[in-house]
Amino acid sequence: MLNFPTEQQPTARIIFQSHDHYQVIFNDRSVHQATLTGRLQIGDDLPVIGDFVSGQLYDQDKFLITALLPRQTLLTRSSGQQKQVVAANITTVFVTMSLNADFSVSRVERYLTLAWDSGASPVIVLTKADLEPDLLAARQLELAEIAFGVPIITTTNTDPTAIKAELLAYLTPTTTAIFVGSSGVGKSTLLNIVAMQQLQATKASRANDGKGRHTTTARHLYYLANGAALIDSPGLRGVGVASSTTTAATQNFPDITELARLCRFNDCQHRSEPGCAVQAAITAGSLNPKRLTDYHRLTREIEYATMNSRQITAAKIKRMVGNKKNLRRH
Ligand SMILES: Nc1nc2c(ncn2[C@@H]2O[C@H](COP(=O)(O)OP(=O)(O)OP(=O)(O)O)[C@@H](O)[C@H]2O)c(=O)[nH]1
Ligand SMILES: [Zn+2]
Repeated sequence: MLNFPTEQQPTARIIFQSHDHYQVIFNDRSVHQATLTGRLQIGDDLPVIGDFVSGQLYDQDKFLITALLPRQTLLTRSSGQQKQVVAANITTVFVTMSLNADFSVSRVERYLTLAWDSGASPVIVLTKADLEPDLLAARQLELAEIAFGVPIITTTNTDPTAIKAELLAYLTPTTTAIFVGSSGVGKSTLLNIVAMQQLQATKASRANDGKGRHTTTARHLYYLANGAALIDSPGLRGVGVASSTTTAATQNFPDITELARLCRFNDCQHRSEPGCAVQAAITAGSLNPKRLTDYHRLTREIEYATMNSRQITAAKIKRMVGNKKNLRRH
Protein backbone atom coordinates (compact mmCIF):
# COMPACT_ATOMS: atom_id res chain seq x y z
CA MET A 1 0.00 0.00 0.00
CA LEU A 2 1.16 3.52 -0.72
CA ASN A 3 1.52 6.18 1.88
CA PHE A 4 -1.67 8.24 1.33
CA PRO A 5 -3.58 10.43 3.75
CA THR A 6 -6.88 8.81 4.74
CA GLU A 7 -10.10 10.42 3.53
CA GLN A 8 -13.78 9.55 3.39
CA GLN A 9 -13.93 9.89 -0.36
CA PRO A 10 -11.48 7.95 -2.49
CA THR A 11 -8.13 9.73 -2.48
CA ALA A 12 -5.85 9.72 -5.47
CA ARG A 13 -2.59 11.33 -6.45
CA ILE A 14 -1.93 13.15 -9.68
CA ILE A 15 0.84 11.44 -11.61
CA PHE A 16 0.41 13.16 -14.98
CA GLN A 17 -1.15 16.34 -16.25
CA SER A 18 -1.39 17.84 -19.69
CA HIS A 19 -3.86 20.70 -20.18
CA ASP A 20 -7.16 19.35 -18.82
CA HIS A 21 -6.13 15.71 -19.05
CA TYR A 22 -5.03 14.09 -15.81
CA GLN A 23 -3.88 10.68 -14.67
CA VAL A 24 -4.21 9.64 -11.06
CA ILE A 25 -2.97 6.70 -9.01
CA PHE A 26 -4.88 5.08 -6.17
CA ASN A 27 -3.49 3.64 -2.97
CA ASP A 28 -3.62 0.17 -4.58
CA ARG A 29 -1.44 1.52 -7.42
CA SER A 30 -4.23 1.34 -10.00
CA VAL A 31 -4.00 4.18 -12.51
CA HIS A 32 -7.04 6.03 -13.88
CA GLN A 33 -7.73 8.76 -16.42
CA ALA A 34 -9.17 11.76 -14.66
CA THR A 35 -10.93 15.08 -15.22
CA LEU A 36 -11.82 18.04 -13.04
CA THR A 37 -15.29 19.06 -11.93
CA GLY A 38 -16.43 22.38 -13.36
CA ARG A 39 -15.96 24.12 -10.03
CA LEU A 40 -12.29 23.14 -9.91
CA GLN A 41 -11.75 24.14 -13.54
CA ILE A 42 -12.67 27.74 -12.90
CA GLY A 43 -10.76 28.06 -9.64
CA ASP A 44 -7.29 29.57 -9.18
CA ASP A 45 -5.82 26.44 -7.70
CA LEU A 46 -5.66 23.83 -10.42
CA PRO A 47 -4.39 20.48 -9.25
CA VAL A 48 -0.82 19.83 -10.38
CA ILE A 49 1.42 16.81 -10.47
CA GLY A 50 2.03 15.48 -6.96
CA ASP A 51 -1.27 16.79 -5.62
CA PHE A 52 -3.56 14.61 -3.56
CA VAL A 53 -7.17 14.89 -4.66
CA SER A 54 -10.47 13.33 -3.77
CA GLY A 55 -13.36 12.45 -6.05
CA GLN A 56 -15.45 9.69 -7.53
CA LEU A 57 -15.00 6.86 -9.97
CA TYR A 58 -17.43 6.85 -12.90
CA ASP A 59 -17.77 4.90 -16.15
CA GLN A 60 -16.10 1.99 -14.32
CA ASP A 61 -12.54 3.28 -14.45
CA LYS A 62 -12.57 7.07 -14.87
CA PHE A 63 -12.04 9.42 -11.98
CA LEU A 64 -13.77 12.74 -11.43
CA ILE A 65 -11.64 15.05 -9.29
CA THR A 66 -13.91 17.04 -6.98
CA ALA A 67 -11.51 18.44 -4.39
CA LEU A 68 -7.89 19.38 -3.97
CA LEU A 69 -6.43 18.26 -0.63
CA PRO A 70 -4.17 20.61 1.36
CA ARG A 71 -0.58 20.80 0.09
CA GLN A 72 2.45 20.17 2.27
CA THR A 73 4.86 21.89 -0.12
CA LEU A 74 4.60 23.69 -3.45
CA LEU A 75 7.43 24.04 -5.95
CA THR A 76 7.09 27.14 -8.12
CA ARG A 77 9.28 29.09 -10.48
CA SER A 78 8.90 32.43 -12.14
CA SER A 79 9.14 32.81 -15.87
CA GLY A 80 9.05 36.46 -16.76
CA GLN A 81 6.21 37.98 -14.77
CA GLN A 82 4.44 34.70 -14.25
CA LYS A 83 4.67 32.37 -11.35
CA GLN A 84 4.46 28.81 -12.56
CA VAL A 85 3.59 25.91 -10.32
CA VAL A 86 5.84 22.96 -11.02
CA ALA A 87 4.68 20.29 -8.57
CA ALA A 88 3.07 19.79 -5.16
CA ASN A 89 3.97 17.82 -2.05
CA ILE A 90 7.63 17.42 -2.96
CA THR A 91 9.88 16.51 -0.04
CA THR A 92 13.23 16.32 -1.85
CA VAL A 93 14.53 18.36 -4.77
CA PHE A 94 17.43 16.81 -6.65
CA VAL A 95 19.19 19.84 -8.10
CA THR A 96 20.82 18.22 -11.10
CA MET A 97 23.69 19.76 -13.00
CA SER A 98 26.28 18.28 -15.30
CA LEU A 99 29.95 18.85 -14.63
CA ASN A 100 30.67 19.79 -18.22
CA ALA A 101 29.13 22.62 -20.25
CA ASP A 102 26.11 23.15 -17.97
CA PHE A 103 28.17 23.79 -14.85
CA SER A 104 27.28 27.06 -13.11
CA VAL A 105 27.51 27.76 -9.40
CA SER A 106 25.03 30.62 -9.55
CA ARG A 107 22.47 28.40 -11.28
CA VAL A 108 22.79 25.91 -8.43
CA GLU A 109 22.18 28.77 -6.00
CA ARG A 110 19.01 29.68 -7.88
CA TYR A 111 17.79 26.09 -7.83
CA LEU A 112 18.57 25.84 -4.11
CA THR A 113 16.46 28.96 -3.57
CA LEU A 114 13.65 27.37 -5.54
CA ALA A 115 13.88 24.24 -3.39
CA TRP A 116 14.03 26.02 -0.01
CA ASP A 117 11.12 28.26 -1.00
CA SER A 118 8.98 25.22 -1.82
CA GLY A 119 9.38 23.75 1.64
CA ALA A 120 11.34 20.74 0.39
CA SER A 121 14.97 19.83 1.09
CA PRO A 122 17.52 20.04 -1.73
CA VAL A 123 20.20 17.53 -2.65
CA ILE A 124 22.77 18.54 -5.29
CA VAL A 125 23.51 15.93 -7.96
CA LEU A 126 26.50 16.51 -10.20
CA THR A 127 26.30 14.38 -13.33
CA LYS A 128 28.68 13.40 -16.13
CA ALA A 129 31.72 13.35 -13.88
CA ASP A 130 33.39 11.24 -16.57
CA LEU A 131 33.41 14.12 -19.04
CA GLU A 132 35.55 16.54 -17.03
CA PRO A 133 37.95 14.46 -14.93
CA ASP A 134 40.48 17.28 -14.67
CA LEU A 135 37.98 19.87 -13.45
CA LEU A 136 36.07 17.58 -11.12
CA ALA A 137 37.85 18.27 -7.84
CA ALA A 138 37.92 22.05 -8.30
CA ARG A 139 34.24 22.18 -9.23
CA GLN A 140 33.22 20.03 -6.28
CA LEU A 141 35.11 22.38 -3.96
CA GLU A 142 33.58 25.44 -5.55
CA LEU A 143 30.12 24.03 -4.96
CA ALA A 144 30.81 22.86 -1.43
CA GLU A 145 31.56 26.49 -0.60
CA ILE A 146 28.02 27.58 -1.43
CA ALA A 147 26.18 24.38 -0.48
CA PHE A 148 26.34 24.92 3.30
CA GLY A 149 25.51 21.40 4.34
CA VAL A 150 23.27 20.54 1.38
CA PRO A 151 24.45 17.05 0.39
CA ILE A 152 26.39 16.82 -2.88
CA ILE A 153 26.34 13.60 -4.89
CA THR A 154 28.60 13.10 -7.89
CA THR A 155 27.52 10.60 -10.54
CA THR A 156 28.47 9.07 -13.84
CA ASN A 157 26.13 6.85 -15.84
CA THR A 158 28.84 4.24 -16.31
CA ASP A 159 28.44 3.35 -12.62
CA PRO A 160 24.73 2.67 -12.09
CA THR A 161 25.36 0.69 -8.90
CA ALA A 162 26.86 3.77 -7.24
CA ILE A 163 24.01 5.97 -8.52
CA LYS A 164 21.43 3.62 -7.06
CA ALA A 165 23.16 3.42 -3.72
CA GLU A 166 23.57 7.19 -3.41
CA LEU A 167 20.11 8.21 -4.58
CA LEU A 168 18.16 5.44 -2.86
CA ALA A 169 19.56 6.64 0.45
CA TYR A 170 17.25 9.65 0.03
CA LEU A 171 14.29 7.76 -1.40
CA THR A 172 12.46 6.50 1.68
CA PRO A 173 8.80 5.39 1.48
CA THR A 174 7.50 8.84 2.47
CA THR A 175 9.67 10.72 -0.03
CA THR A 176 8.44 12.54 -3.10
CA ALA A 177 11.44 13.68 -5.05
CA ILE A 178 11.81 15.72 -8.20
CA PHE A 179 14.76 16.09 -10.52
CA VAL A 180 15.23 19.67 -11.66
CA GLY A 181 17.99 20.94 -13.92
CA SER A 182 18.69 22.03 -17.47
CA SER A 183 17.72 19.88 -20.39
CA GLY A 184 20.19 17.12 -21.17
CA VAL A 185 22.02 17.02 -17.84
CA GLY A 186 20.89 13.44 -17.28
CA LYS A 187 17.77 13.62 -15.13
CA SER A 188 15.95 10.84 -16.98
CA THR A 189 19.10 8.74 -16.99
CA LEU A 190 19.23 8.91 -13.18
CA LEU A 191 15.54 8.16 -12.87
CA ASN A 192 15.83 5.14 -15.14
CA ILE A 193 18.76 3.77 -13.17
CA VAL A 194 16.99 4.24 -9.86
CA ALA A 195 13.76 2.73 -11.15
CA MET A 196 15.62 -0.06 -12.97
CA GLN A 197 13.58 0.33 -16.12
CA GLN A 198 13.31 2.57 -19.12
CA LEU A 199 10.72 5.01 -17.84
CA GLN A 200 11.85 7.79 -20.13
CA ALA A 201 13.61 7.40 -23.43
CA THR A 202 17.07 8.92 -23.27
CA LYS A 203 18.72 9.63 -26.55
CA ALA A 204 22.39 9.76 -27.43
CA SER A 205 24.15 13.02 -26.62
CA ARG A 206 24.69 15.28 -29.60
CA ALA A 207 28.28 14.89 -30.67
CA ASN A 208 30.66 17.18 -28.79
CA ASP A 209 28.36 20.00 -27.78
CA GLY A 210 27.90 18.43 -24.37
CA LYS A 211 24.22 19.34 -24.36
CA GLY A 212 22.49 16.03 -24.83
CA ARG A 213 19.18 16.06 -26.66
CA HIS A 214 15.93 17.31 -25.38
CA THR A 215 14.01 14.14 -24.70
CA THR A 216 11.53 14.68 -21.88
CA THR A 217 8.40 16.51 -22.91
CA ALA A 218 6.03 16.05 -20.02
CA ARG A 219 6.25 15.66 -16.29
CA HIS A 220 5.47 12.26 -14.80
CA LEU A 221 5.34 10.94 -11.27
CA TYR A 222 6.54 7.35 -10.74
CA TYR A 223 6.30 5.16 -7.67
CA LEU A 224 9.20 2.94 -6.76
CA ALA A 225 8.63 -0.48 -5.20
CA ASN A 226 9.28 0.87 -1.70
CA GLY A 227 6.63 3.61 -2.04
CA ALA A 228 8.94 6.53 -2.79
CA ALA A 229 7.65 8.80 -5.53
CA LEU A 230 9.86 10.37 -8.19
CA ILE A 231 9.07 13.12 -10.67
CA ASP A 232 10.96 13.66 -13.86
CA SER A 233 10.51 17.18 -15.14
CA PRO A 234 11.44 18.60 -18.50
CA GLY A 235 14.41 20.96 -18.43
CA LEU A 236 13.59 24.01 -16.35
CA ARG A 237 15.56 26.51 -18.37
CA GLY A 238 16.08 30.06 -17.24
CA VAL A 239 15.08 29.35 -13.68
CA GLY A 240 13.56 32.40 -12.11
CA VAL A 241 13.18 32.91 -8.42
CA ALA A 242 9.62 33.58 -7.36
CA SER A 243 9.95 34.49 -3.75
CA SER A 244 8.40 37.27 -1.77
CA THR A 245 10.63 36.62 1.18
CA THR A 246 14.35 36.67 1.74
CA THR A 247 14.39 33.36 3.61
CA ALA A 248 16.06 31.74 0.64
CA ALA A 249 18.81 34.36 0.59
CA THR A 250 19.28 33.79 4.29
CA GLN A 251 19.54 30.06 3.82
CA ASN A 252 21.91 30.26 0.88
CA PHE A 253 24.15 32.89 2.45
CA PRO A 254 24.47 32.07 6.16
CA ASP A 255 27.97 33.60 6.13
CA ILE A 256 26.64 36.99 5.04
CA THR A 257 23.55 36.76 7.25
CA GLU A 258 25.80 36.06 10.23
CA LEU A 259 28.06 39.04 9.48
CA ALA A 260 25.06 41.29 8.75
CA ARG A 261 24.00 41.06 12.39
CA LEU A 262 27.11 43.07 13.23
CA CYS A 263 26.38 45.83 10.70
CA ARG A 264 25.58 49.21 12.23
CA PHE A 265 22.26 49.50 10.40
CA ASN A 266 19.55 46.86 10.56
CA ASP A 267 18.67 47.39 6.93
CA CYS A 268 22.28 47.54 5.73
CA GLN A 269 22.56 46.59 2.05
CA HIS A 270 26.32 45.98 2.48
CA ARG A 271 27.20 48.40 -0.29
CA SER A 272 28.78 51.56 1.09
CA GLU A 273 27.02 52.04 4.41
CA PRO A 274 29.23 53.05 7.34
CA GLY A 275 29.85 50.33 9.90
CA CYS A 276 29.15 47.50 7.46
CA ALA A 277 30.55 44.26 8.86
CA VAL A 278 30.27 42.48 5.52
CA GLN A 279 32.43 45.05 3.72
CA ALA A 280 34.83 44.93 6.70
CA ALA A 281 35.16 41.16 6.32
CA ILE A 282 35.95 41.59 2.62
CA THR A 283 38.58 44.22 3.40
CA ALA A 284 40.05 41.94 6.06
CA GLY A 285 40.17 39.12 3.52
CA SER A 286 37.94 36.77 5.52
CA LEU A 287 35.05 36.90 3.02
CA ASN A 288 35.39 36.27 -0.69
CA PRO A 289 33.97 39.40 -2.46
CA LYS A 290 32.29 37.05 -4.97
CA ARG A 291 30.00 35.89 -2.18
CA LEU A 292 28.65 39.40 -1.77
CA THR A 293 28.24 39.84 -5.54
CA ASP A 294 26.26 36.58 -5.67
CA TYR A 295 24.23 37.65 -2.64
CA HIS A 296 23.36 40.96 -4.27
CA ARG A 297 22.39 39.22 -7.48
CA LEU A 298 20.05 36.86 -5.64
CA THR A 299 18.41 39.55 -3.50
CA ARG A 300 17.90 41.62 -6.65
CA GLU A 301 16.24 38.67 -8.39
CA ILE A 302 13.98 38.10 -5.41
CA GLU A 303 13.07 41.77 -5.42
CA TYR A 304 12.40 41.82 -9.18
CA ALA A 305 10.35 38.63 -9.05
CA THR A 306 7.62 40.47 -7.17
CA MET A 307 7.59 43.55 -9.45
CA ASN A 308 6.10 44.39 -12.81
CA SER A 309 8.34 45.57 -15.65
CA ARG A 310 7.82 49.28 -14.94
CA GLN A 311 8.73 48.79 -11.30
CA ILE A 312 11.85 46.86 -12.33
CA THR A 313 12.97 49.67 -14.63
CA ALA A 314 12.37 52.20 -11.86
CA ALA A 315 14.36 50.09 -9.40
CA LYS A 316 17.24 49.78 -11.86
CA ILE A 317 17.35 53.55 -12.40
CA LYS A 318 17.20 54.15 -8.67
CA ARG A 319 20.06 51.74 -8.17
CA MET A 320 22.17 53.51 -10.83
CA VAL A 321 21.47 56.96 -9.40
CA GLY A 322 22.13 55.64 -5.91
CA ASN A 323 25.49 54.26 -7.00
CA LYS A 324 26.46 57.63 -8.50
CA LYS A 325 25.57 59.37 -5.25
CA ASN A 326 27.76 56.92 -3.39
CA LEU A 327 30.62 57.62 -5.75
CA ARG A 328 30.35 61.36 -5.22
CA ARG A 329 30.51 61.01 -1.49
CA HIS A 330 33.96 59.40 -1.59
N1 LIG B 1 29.00 11.00 -20.58
C1 LIG B 1 27.89 10.95 -19.84
N2 LIG B 1 26.70 11.11 -20.44
C2 LIG B 1 25.58 11.05 -19.68
C3 LIG B 1 25.64 10.85 -18.28
N3 LIG B 1 24.37 10.86 -17.81
C4 LIG B 1 23.56 11.06 -18.87
N4 LIG B 1 24.28 11.17 -20.02
C5 LIG B 1 23.77 11.37 -21.39
O1 LIG B 1 23.24 12.69 -21.54
C6 LIG B 1 22.14 12.66 -22.46
C7 LIG B 1 20.92 13.35 -21.86
O2 LIG B 1 20.45 12.58 -20.76
P1 LIG B 1 18.94 12.63 -20.25
O3 LIG B 1 18.86 11.72 -19.07
O4 LIG B 1 17.99 12.41 -21.37
O5 LIG B 1 18.84 14.15 -19.80
P2 LIG B 1 17.60 14.93 -19.14
O6 LIG B 1 18.17 15.81 -18.09
O7 LIG B 1 16.54 13.99 -18.72
O8 LIG B 1 17.12 15.82 -20.35
P3 LIG B 1 15.66 16.43 -20.63
O9 LIG B 1 14.75 15.26 -20.77
O10 LIG B 1 15.83 17.18 -21.92
O11 LIG B 1 15.30 17.32 -19.48
C8 LIG B 1 21.91 11.20 -22.80
O12 LIG B 1 22.55 10.94 -24.01
C9 LIG B 1 22.60 10.45 -21.68
O13 LIG B 1 23.04 9.20 -22.07
C10 LIG B 1 26.94 10.67 -17.65
O14 LIG B 1 27.11 10.50 -16.44
N5 LIG B 1 28.01 10.74 -18.50
ZN1 LIG C 1 26.40 45.64 5.97
